[in-house]
Amino acid sequence: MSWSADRAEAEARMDPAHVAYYAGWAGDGITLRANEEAFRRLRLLPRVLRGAGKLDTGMTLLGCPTAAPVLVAPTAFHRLADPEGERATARAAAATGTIMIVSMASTVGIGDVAAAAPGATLWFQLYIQPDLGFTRSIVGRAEAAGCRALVVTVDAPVRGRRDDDRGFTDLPEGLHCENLRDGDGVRPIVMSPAFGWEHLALLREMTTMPIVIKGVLRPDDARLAVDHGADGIVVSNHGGRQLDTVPATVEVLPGIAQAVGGAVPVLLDGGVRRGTDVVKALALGADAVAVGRPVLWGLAAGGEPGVTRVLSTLRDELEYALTMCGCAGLDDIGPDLVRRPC
Ligand SMILES: Cc1cc2nc3c(=O)[nH]c(=O)nc-3n(C[C@H](O)[C@H](O)[C@H](O)COP(=O)(O)O)c2cc1C
Ligand SMILES: CCCCCCC(=O)C(=O)O
Repeated sequence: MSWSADRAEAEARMDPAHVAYYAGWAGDGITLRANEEAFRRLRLLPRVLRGAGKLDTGMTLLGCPTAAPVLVAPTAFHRLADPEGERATARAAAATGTIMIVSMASTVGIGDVAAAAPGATLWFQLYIQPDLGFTRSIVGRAEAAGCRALVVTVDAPVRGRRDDDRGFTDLPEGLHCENLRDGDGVRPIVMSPAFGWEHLALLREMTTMPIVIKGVLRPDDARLAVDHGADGIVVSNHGGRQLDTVPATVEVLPGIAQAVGGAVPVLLDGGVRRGTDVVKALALGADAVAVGRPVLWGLAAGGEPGVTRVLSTLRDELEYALTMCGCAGLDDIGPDLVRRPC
């Protein structure tokens, strides 16, 4: 089943407002479409007769082994798709040896996600909250749950304007952002434009987890992130959900990878749908990629087995594409494998 068949199945099963939220985009959806289109425009140039044997797609990222350079991107509210929500996604991630970045806006608390999937490698995504004491307590819960990295999303100084998300405002009865629990209540997530690079030092002091900055689109910002002590970068435009008309992530990737110069791992998300997209991103400088919507559609269409299928298929497709390109492993991927459009 392809991700588009999963989406069709999700549309048949889910509340239309929730489908629209998952699918949603900022503005006119120019960036949303650009992410996928930019991958489609790139062409692979396979090498032949390379004498390659069985290949291994495994690697280590920030000390975490992963079966393939494909992570689960942080996405909110998995219980809109399946009653088990993030528990199901985490079990599928564990079964496929995939790192899952759990959203701060998960509908299962990070401790319960970890308990439900003991073998999973979890990273935790954070929106810094203006109440820094509360931020510290959220980070503390992630650390206590055994999360291995903190992914700080920086492309949301305010929530994206999503004209088309058809009225989705509140979670249905019984669903909450469980990581925002505070005493008897649940606090709202606050987006704020007030944060600066200096907040990285404050986070560093809150945790021993490596800190990854998600939402970088410019080489100079990537360099600033490294200079301020980031341990990794995610080149991301939030799947076209924040500022419309920003470029496709794979277009800005080479410049960012060059600016970072191997100092820290560079990840990319946005529009990754096939194993060939993974090869293209790695050829243009990414160490790994993350996938957002396909995981949500797989979860809605088939629960935990649906997510397992999405993640295994991506890995199979990656192996296939690498073999077809004459690569013996990930280290064989270089810029020569991709022809960019004129
Ligand atoms: C429904 C949905 C919810 C998301 N929630 C979050 C979130 O809570 N935190 C975050 O940093 N990014 C969030 N994102 C953005 C993803 O992490 C990722 O950047 C994006 O989905 C990648 O694009 P793709 O969907 O084309 O793979 C969300 C994306 C979607 C589609
Ligand atoms: C008001 C809560 C929003 C949670 C963040 C989810 C998100 O990042 C998204 O793109 O949607």
